Amino acid sequence: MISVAVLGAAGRMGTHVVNAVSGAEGLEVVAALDHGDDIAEAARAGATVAVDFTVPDVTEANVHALIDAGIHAVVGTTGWTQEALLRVDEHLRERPELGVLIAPNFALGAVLSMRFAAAAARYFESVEVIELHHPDKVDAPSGTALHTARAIAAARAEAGVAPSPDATTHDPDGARGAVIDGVHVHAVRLRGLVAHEEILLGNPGEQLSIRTDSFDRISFMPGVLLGVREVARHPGLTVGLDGYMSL
Ligand SMILES: NC(=O)C1=CN([C@@H]2O[C@H](COP(=O)(O)OP(=O)(O)OC[C@H]3O[C@@H](n4cnc5c(N)ncnc54)[C@H](OP(=O)(O)O)[C@@H]3O)[C@@H](O)[C@H]2O)C=CC1
Ligand SMILES: O=C(O)C1=N[C@H](C(=O)O)C[C@H](O)C1
Repeated sequence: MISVAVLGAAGRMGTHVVNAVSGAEGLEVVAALDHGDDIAEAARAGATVAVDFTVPDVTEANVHALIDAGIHAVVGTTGWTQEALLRVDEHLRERPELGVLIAPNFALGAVLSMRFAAAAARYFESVEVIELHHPDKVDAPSGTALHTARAIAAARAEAGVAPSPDATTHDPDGARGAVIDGVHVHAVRLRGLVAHEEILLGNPGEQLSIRTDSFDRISFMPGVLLGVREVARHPGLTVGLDGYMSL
């Protein structure tokens, strides 16, 4: 039996995680913690794995506290910079038996979309990313869009592809969106949406669109459960659920 603590347990994702872990064979929730609770309660309750779906401002501190407590961490919260990831990687060297999974998106469709986009990126002149989310989301662009854009940029750099053509010289209102490693990223916030992303790739006379839609947060649960089951078998830091999948 894997004993699991859920951080952010009262949130939109946390409530789904508590239900999914409670209903999963071989897993049990031993601590459901939210804003104001003492994270030390996770260790006191005997958790060996913690799942973090909190807020970008606190997730890094939570992960360091979990490492200090000897608890494996499965993290879905966004807001991770390269510097913050390096700090976790460094901290984990003191506890080489521990695993930390930080996954910008646990939905299978999103994980595959990011892989497909990185594979396609070198074959197209132009590429842009549009992410679309519910309006209660606090961060933009989404963690998924950041990860997607970085992977696209890395693939294009490796293949020596020129920047996407763009004649824009006048954009006083930022209509061309954020630019992440040279890739334009556009964020839509709309009531009724959950989590969606479209990657547009263009060549003369053709376009490839890669789209993923999470219509319900239940879509993230198989990935979260996979992370909980696998994290102890993957010591060190893994960024992206694809690191636990044979793709
Ligand atoms: N990787 C993935 O697949 C997915 C990632 N996400 C990401 O997960 C995160 C959470 O999303 P969502 O559930 O929608 O957000 P919510 O705001 O609904 O939930 C966050 C919860 O964390 C609580 N919280 C705040 N600070 C702490 C703390 N220090 N310790 C414990 N709990 C705390 C909040 O309490 P309070 O409101 O009182 O502050 C709230 O209950 C976001 O970063 C989002 O982008 C979301 C969906 C999928
Ligand atoms: O806040 C959300 O809802 C989501 N956040 C993650 C992100 O920022 O990419 C994952 C998913 O898109 C849902």
